[in-house]
Amino acid sequence: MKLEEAVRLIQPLNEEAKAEAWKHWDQIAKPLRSLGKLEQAVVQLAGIMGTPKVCLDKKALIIMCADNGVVEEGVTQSGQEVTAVVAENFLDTKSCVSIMCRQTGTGIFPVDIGMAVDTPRVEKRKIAYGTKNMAKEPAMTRQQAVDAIEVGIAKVCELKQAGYQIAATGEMGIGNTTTSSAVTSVLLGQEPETVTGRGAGLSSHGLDRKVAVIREAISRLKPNPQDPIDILAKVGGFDIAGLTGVFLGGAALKMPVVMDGFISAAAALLAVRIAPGCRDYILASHKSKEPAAGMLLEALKKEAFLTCDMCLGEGSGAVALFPVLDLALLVYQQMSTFDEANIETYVPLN
Ligand SMILES: O=C(O)c1ccc[n+]([C@@H]2O[C@H](COP(=O)([O-])O)[C@@H](O)[C@H]2O)c1
Ligand SMILES: Cc1cc2nc[nH]c2cc1C
Repeated sequence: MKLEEAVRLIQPLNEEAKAEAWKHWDQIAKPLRSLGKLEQAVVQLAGIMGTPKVCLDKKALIIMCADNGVVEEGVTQSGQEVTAVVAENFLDTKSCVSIMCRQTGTGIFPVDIGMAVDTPRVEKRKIAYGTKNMAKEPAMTRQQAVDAIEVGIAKVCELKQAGYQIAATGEMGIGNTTTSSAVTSVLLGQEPETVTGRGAGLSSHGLDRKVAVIREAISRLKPNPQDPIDILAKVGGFDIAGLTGVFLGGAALKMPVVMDGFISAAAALLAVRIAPGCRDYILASHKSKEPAAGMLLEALKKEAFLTCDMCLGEGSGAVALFPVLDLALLVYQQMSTFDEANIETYVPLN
């Protein structure tokens, strides 16, 4: 599916299904709205899926794996070779998120959308062998940014056809907090130092260099704040672009997409700037420890379910939300109503 078609397909949530879901929650024998965001989540899922009979039996995690040319500027603690090693480990349950996926029954789908090397088993949808170094030139061409978005859209389409009902977003890419900070700086009109953190454990000296590299790249390449694809092409990454496509594709196909941490949130905001209607299809799982995470959530007008000071990426925060959603659904589906429990109904809230 082309980007334009995905954007065209995005529709508002089904208000009737949402109202029915609220009605069902309000009949359940417990204080009204006492399950807070868990109730909201089920109602949102009903609106997305177009039915109050929400089912999340088949869950997936898409992990966009890519390398970033800007790593040669010394903006990371780890070397670029780590990207491919961790990407392969996803398939052996030898990474954090793959253990979480095994435990929660989540299908794990790492995608090589632009790693610097080929690996034997990660699905190959490579746009290029890593981006160019944004300190010297645009990270990618505009066409490559669109192609990478369409890889994300295609992956969600494939999972939808395979019967998956919800997609979590993850990424693996050394250097992708530099690209995410650059994207966030342009999208939010914030100074690079305000939106830049230590990523996967950078020293204070390294952090100063990272901020300077981002500042210099933005001032030289001048990404247009009104043009999300220009921002992606000049200072983004293939992984961010792929996740932007996952958010857009999910909305087009009426499939809920769970946002993860900082990188995923930057991709979500790009998607919302491309097609504002996709916002309602996004669930914000957690608030990453990276300094710009709260700003992105605010710009997305989302509140995270979890605040655990996680900053791992891989989709770990998004997959951590799945057991919470399962618990919410179990209560929604199995709990007795006021009538059944012989309890007088509460006066409904306004
Ligand atoms: O998701 C987050 O909030 C997050 C915050 C900091 C780091 N990460 C992960 O760490 C890697 C990027 O860190 P860095 O320092 O290489 O830019 C990348 O593989 C991400 O998955 C992820
Ligand atoms: C080991 C390692 C694992 C990761 N997972 C996501 N980002 C990562 C970065 C590093 C360095």
